[in-house]
Amino acid sequence: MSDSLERLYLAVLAARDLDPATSRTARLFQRGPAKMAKKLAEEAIEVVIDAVHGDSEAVIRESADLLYNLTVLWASAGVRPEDVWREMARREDMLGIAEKLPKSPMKLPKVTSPRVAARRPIVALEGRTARKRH
Ligand SMILES: N=c1c2ncn([C@@H]3O[C@H](COP(=O)(O)OP(=O)(O)OP(=O)(O)O)[C@@H](O)[C@H]3O)c2ncn1[C@@H]1O[C@H](COP(=O)(O)O)[C@@H](O)[C@H]1O
Repeated sequence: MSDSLERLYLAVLAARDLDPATSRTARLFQRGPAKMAKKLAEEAIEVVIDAVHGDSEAVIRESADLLYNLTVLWASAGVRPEDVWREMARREDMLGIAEKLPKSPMKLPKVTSPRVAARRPIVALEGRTARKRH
């Protein structure tokens, strides 16, 4: 999925300077971040409504629109997809250092990848979860 989003992001950057009369993306850039944010919020609501109605096909379509509008907003805000992937990887690596103890006992992730296998076991210490010290 990240490849698709990265290709879309590059396409959005390329469309930024096209004619707003023929390019939706160029039109969104012309109208600015507030319009981009409004479209993104609209798409998010459309996904929510379709999901509540159990219309998975519509959720798929609206999710594609949502991701498109998100990449436009990223481009406008100077955010690159790799910036977001890096933050997601940081959070994944920090899984054992819970900012807030989970409400239910934390289920340890199945060891599936070298990254997870490299993680130190997670143990609860006096009400906080921290990585086991070797
Ligand atoms: N990936 C997309 C993409 N996904 C969704 N959309 C459009 O975003 C809109 C979202 O749906 P909405 O119902 O909110 O929009 P609408 O109600 O039809 O029209 P508005 O109310 O927004 O005016 C739809 O019109 C979609 O066609 C997209 N428009 C463009 N792209 C890509 O963006 C790049 C630049 O394309 P242009 O913007 O056409 O130059 C190309 O790679 C395109 O493939």
